[in-house]
Amino acid sequence: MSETLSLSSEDLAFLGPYIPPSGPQHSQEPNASSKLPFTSLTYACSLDGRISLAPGTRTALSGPESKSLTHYLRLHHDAILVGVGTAIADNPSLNCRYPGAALEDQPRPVIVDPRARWGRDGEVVRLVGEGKGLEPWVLVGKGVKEAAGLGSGRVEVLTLDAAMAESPHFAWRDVLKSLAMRGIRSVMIEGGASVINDLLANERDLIDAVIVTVAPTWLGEGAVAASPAKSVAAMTDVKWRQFGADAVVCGRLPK
Ligand SMILES: NC(=O)c1ccc[n+]([C@@H]2O[C@H](COP(=O)([O-])OP(=O)(O)OC[C@H]3O[C@@H](n4cnc5c(N)ncnc54)[C@H](O)[C@@H]3O)[C@@H](O)[C@H]2O)c1
Ligand SMILES: Nc1nc(=O)c(N)c(NC[C@H](O)[C@H](O)[C@H](O)COP(=O)(O)O)[nH]1
Repeated sequence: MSETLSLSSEDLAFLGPYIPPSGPQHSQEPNASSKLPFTSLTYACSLDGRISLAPGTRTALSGPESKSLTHYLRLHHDAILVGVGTAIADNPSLNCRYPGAALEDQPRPVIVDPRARWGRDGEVVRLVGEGKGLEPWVLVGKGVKEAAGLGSGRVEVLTLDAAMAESPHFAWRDVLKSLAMRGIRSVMIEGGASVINDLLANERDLIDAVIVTVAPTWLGEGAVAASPAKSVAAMTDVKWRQFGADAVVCGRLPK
């Protein structure tokens, strides 16, 4: 299942303080805990803070070394979470391809999709069939009738109450609580822009670690930005390290 390089012992020492406390965790028992999972926010951006060239497109920013970092982090989390915008734009695999990762090491893919927009024939589902990843959980708003077709086969639909403003919105605490109740003790939130920006602007308290890859390029004005609607106090506990051509910054958000 490996497609990535192994990280050096220095890389692992650098990352150590920011990964979930008890390392790989795979006992995904229902009702396991009411405690919120250890939550990491991680993404890659350009020097102008952009995460993809245009809305709805997939843009590779991480080089091979920082891609390995992402897969190492996936190995150390119980779940990976993305918004449906990312699931549709990127058609991601959402599995762990770090050297030595087996099926029992795979994180649970979680797609936040209040209106059940995501199709079920994507890459993440193909990999389930090939034994290279776990069935994704799709978080859908309660009573959304489009969800009916999603549950069959290799996808599990979880329903959650959504606040209805312009668009349905889950409280992030409820999202994390529902994952904890299903035995998830650590979750790596990978994006996309609306997820990152919402969490940074409004839900800093829920984030335990931030790991951002900065690629030495500029995507320009039309690109999608990781930029919260309001300013966020500087991170604490900050460390930087170079992974190939990319810089990786790790830190915590002041509570
Ligand atoms: N460089 C990176 O690290 C990286 C990572 C992930 C995604 N991306 C890019 O980001 C772009 C996608 O970003 P985006 O903002 O369009 O989509 P997104 O992935 O943030 O998904 C947005 C959708 O998710 C749902 N959602 C998000 N938060 C919710 C909440 N609290 N409650 C209910 N529903 C919620 C809503 O349906 C919303 O429309 C793509 O171009 C993708 O390639 C880049
Ligand atoms: N670390 C990182 N570097 C990037 O250059 C990039 N584009 C993403 N994007 C994150 C997003 O979640 C993507 O959808 C998955 O990185 C794709 O995941 P797969 O490799 O298909 O499993 N993440």
